[in-house]
Amino acid sequence: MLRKEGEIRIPSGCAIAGIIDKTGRRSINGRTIIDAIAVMHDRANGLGGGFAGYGIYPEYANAYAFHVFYDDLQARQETERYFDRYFDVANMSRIPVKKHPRIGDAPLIWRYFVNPLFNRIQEERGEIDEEKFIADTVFYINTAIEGAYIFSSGKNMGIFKAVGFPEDVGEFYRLEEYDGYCWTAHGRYPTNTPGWWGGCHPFALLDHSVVHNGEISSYDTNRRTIEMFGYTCSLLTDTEAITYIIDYLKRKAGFDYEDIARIIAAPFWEEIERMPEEAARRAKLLCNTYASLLITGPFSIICGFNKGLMALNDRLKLRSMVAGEKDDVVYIASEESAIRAVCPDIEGIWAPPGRRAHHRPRERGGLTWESIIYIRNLKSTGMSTAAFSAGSVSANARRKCTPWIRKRGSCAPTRASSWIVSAA
Ligand SMILES: NC(=O)CC[C@H](N)C(=O)O
Repeated sequence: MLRKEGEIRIPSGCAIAGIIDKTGRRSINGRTIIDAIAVMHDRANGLGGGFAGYGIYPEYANAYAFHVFYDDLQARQETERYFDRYFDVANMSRIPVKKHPRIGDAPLIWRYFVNPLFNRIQEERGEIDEEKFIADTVFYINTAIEGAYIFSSGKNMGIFKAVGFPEDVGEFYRLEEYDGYCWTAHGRYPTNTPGWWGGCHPFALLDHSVVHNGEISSYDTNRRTIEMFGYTCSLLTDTEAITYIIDYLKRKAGFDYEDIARIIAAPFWEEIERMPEEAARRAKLLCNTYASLLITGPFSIICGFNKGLMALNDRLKLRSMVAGEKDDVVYIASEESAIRAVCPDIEGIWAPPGRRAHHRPRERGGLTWESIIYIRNLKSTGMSTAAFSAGSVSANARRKCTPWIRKRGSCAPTRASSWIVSAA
């Protein structure tokens, strides 16, 4: 019997994975992360797969790498006129892909390594903050140029995503040709939003990237708040808002990742009451000041950034996430099987209990980073499946995205448990 939309439930839909070599050596080939995410095939439904690779562009390490989807040549020409005006384009090309039987309807996919023309930007735009100008460029292109989307904008990192199962997406983008020190991956089972190329994970701005399993029941509040700070959500997936919240809290508000975790997965009030006075005062301040950036609903996310990863769970650990470590490499995934697939002799897999922050100190001299694992359990406000209603998306975003949106069924209210890891 044909089961209709709403009668089919994928209990834990979406898979996330992350691998980081804490020494910064580019020791992880793209094939490894494909092999890890492929094990969790059944958590996705073919409506999205994607990867973020860090350290993959050493030859252009100081340039911003823009990855762009275009609907047509006109969108490309208009975007390139903008790039030519404000950037020295050190290199531009189509992103190498290979024909894949299960990846279709591809937009034009281009990559640009660019250096901002500081004097012109200052004279014409009055802007002296380079990162702000890059972020403004992303929002300008994504909202003002019909059919153009910058989906990756960091230095020495890149996002690769498409509609399809993640292992097919990885092969489509020939990820075995890239080596990095860190990778994240996502297999998507969309909740209430369309499965289209721009809406696949990871979502990224500058060097931050986010993969997410879950559903944000506070999406509208979070989106409205972040849009007040100059961000425009145009990609039709709740996860986009998480990415901008993290960028805002880090780049503009100046918080470290530990405080960012405290804001988006804040401790319970009962927990705060039991804290020492100074810690409680600070926790209350963060909760009250940034109440509208608290993310409610079940989630596990992995946030990549230059030189690190942060992994974070909702406060009730409603989505699965485990981690393991072997030598200098940290592995994180929705399921242990994904870690064992690429590191069979992993030492100690752990699924930390909720409401505790786990710190992994610097291990030995010479290491530049610290690996930190946080667990935050989020008080769920209910498993609303309608948290992200069609009406919550701006008319402009809807108009721009319509041609790409796959009309196939795309909703998967999910239940599970999970958490986050970060190395800073
Ligand atoms: N099933 C999920 O975890 C979905 C994640 C996210 N809400 C999306 O729609 O892509």
